[in-house]
Amino acid sequence: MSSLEEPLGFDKLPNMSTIERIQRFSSGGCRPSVDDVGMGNCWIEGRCCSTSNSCNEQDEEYRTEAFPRRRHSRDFSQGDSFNLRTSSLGRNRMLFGHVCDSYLPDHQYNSICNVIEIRDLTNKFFRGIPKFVKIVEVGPRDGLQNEKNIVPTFVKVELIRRLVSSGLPVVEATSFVSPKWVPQLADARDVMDAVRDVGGARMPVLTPNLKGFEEAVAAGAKEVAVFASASESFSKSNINCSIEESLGRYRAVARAAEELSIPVRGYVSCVVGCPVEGFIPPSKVAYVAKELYDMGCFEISLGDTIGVGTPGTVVPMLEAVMAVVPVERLAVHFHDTYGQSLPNILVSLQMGISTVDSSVAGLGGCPYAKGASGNVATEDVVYMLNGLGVKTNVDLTKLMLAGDFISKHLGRPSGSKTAIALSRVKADASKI
Ligand SMILES: CC(C)(COP(=O)([O-])OP(=O)([O-])OC[C@H]1O[C@@H](n2cnc3c(N)ncnc32)[C@H](O)[C@@H]1OP(=O)([O-])[O-])[C@@H](O)C(=O)NCCC(=O)NCCSC(=O)C[C@@](C)(O)CC(=O)[O-]
Repeated sequence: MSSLEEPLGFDKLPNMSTIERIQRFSSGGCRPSVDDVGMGNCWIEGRCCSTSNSCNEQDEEYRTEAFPRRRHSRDFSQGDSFNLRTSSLGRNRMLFGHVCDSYLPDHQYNSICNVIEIRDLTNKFFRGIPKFVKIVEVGPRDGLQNEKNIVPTFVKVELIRRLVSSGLPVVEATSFVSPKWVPQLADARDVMDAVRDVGGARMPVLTPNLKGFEEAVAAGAKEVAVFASASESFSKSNINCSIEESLGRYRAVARAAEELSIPVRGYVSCVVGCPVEGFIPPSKVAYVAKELYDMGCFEISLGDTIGVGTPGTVVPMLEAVMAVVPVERLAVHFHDTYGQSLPNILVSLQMGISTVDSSVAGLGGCPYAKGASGNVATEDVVYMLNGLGVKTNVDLTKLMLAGDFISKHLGRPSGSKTAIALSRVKADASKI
């Protein structure tokens, strides 16, 4: 693929096993009959097995499935009611809809089988989703680096202050890269100077080499991030060296950081597609992620730099990376070129990932990835997570004010659908 016109799809995948398994799971592959219910039995593709997952040779495959099954210990007796989907988890949860054949006026379904199927489906859907998601706000760095007009330092600083005060735990502040390559962030030292007194959030900065690392530390950075690529072409255009050369530089940065007890985050960009090379095999992503992990990066952020991924390509990529890096060390970083970020985040959460990068007002785009649009908007991510009942500690109203502030400065509407929608309603966003 050498253009952004075609989303990467199933046909580009070398191995469909994960997708097939997920499809089987999400299409009611485990279907208890009325007779099975009391015995805790279910059917998997026509074969009877118990919910202890110990019935047959297929069992091993399912045990390692990314959506592990949960036992049903409740007694589904006649009359057990299934409330329409307005219950416990989220404030903006929608009705699930009329899936059963029929239901009684008191909202009791008359088909136990369907009730159980739906509950089973619901459980499968929500079970992997973490209770808390750490949002890494990348707006001041990834969001602004591509802006043609130089944003004054005081505006960047005010943006960072507002983002921190909204409760975001991590706000990536700037980059210590060559000002010839990224003129917008040439004021990195001044930005860091001005946010020294800002407490309550970590403020990592990007460092492409030892020179950048040393300058960042001198400017007061307490955390840094290195950024490799899974695409050889993108590595060349972004940091002017091969993947292996970049890993060599990052090992030097990691060693220097370790001596100063400075945590290093690692990025892998182009994790599903590259503007030059097209589809990037998951094994390449896994290789780079593992190298970063082995050199001491405490967290690896997987970046769909040009936003071409769909759940169809993101899931196998994550599966490959999760085989070599613990899931709790992974973050996802989606650009929204095709509007696929939220579904991609959702499947990432279902696979156990609990760190998500995003950018206020959907700012962003990479100077070396033509056609790439902004990052997924933080407001949209928070809104979805609120709806799922997942905690973030982010105050959506304050976040929207930060988005409004920077959008006004840039002279264009917010790239967040949530921000636009909520700005039209009079309700307090945090209560929706
Ligand atoms: C890596 C380099 C520096 C190599 O750049 P180079 O030109 O190959 O470096 P060089 O070693 O030949 O040096 C050239 C000049 O740059 C200077 N230099 C060298 N290093 C630094 C430094 N750290 N800070 C400031 N100056 C530096 C160096 O001192 C020298 O100055 P001169 O002698 O000509 O006056 C350059 O290519 C660069 O800065 N690239 C950064 C590009 C960038 O920031 N891209 C956006 C990142 S976004 C991304 O990667 C994706 C991500 C993370 O967001 C995830 C996703 O979205 O998927």
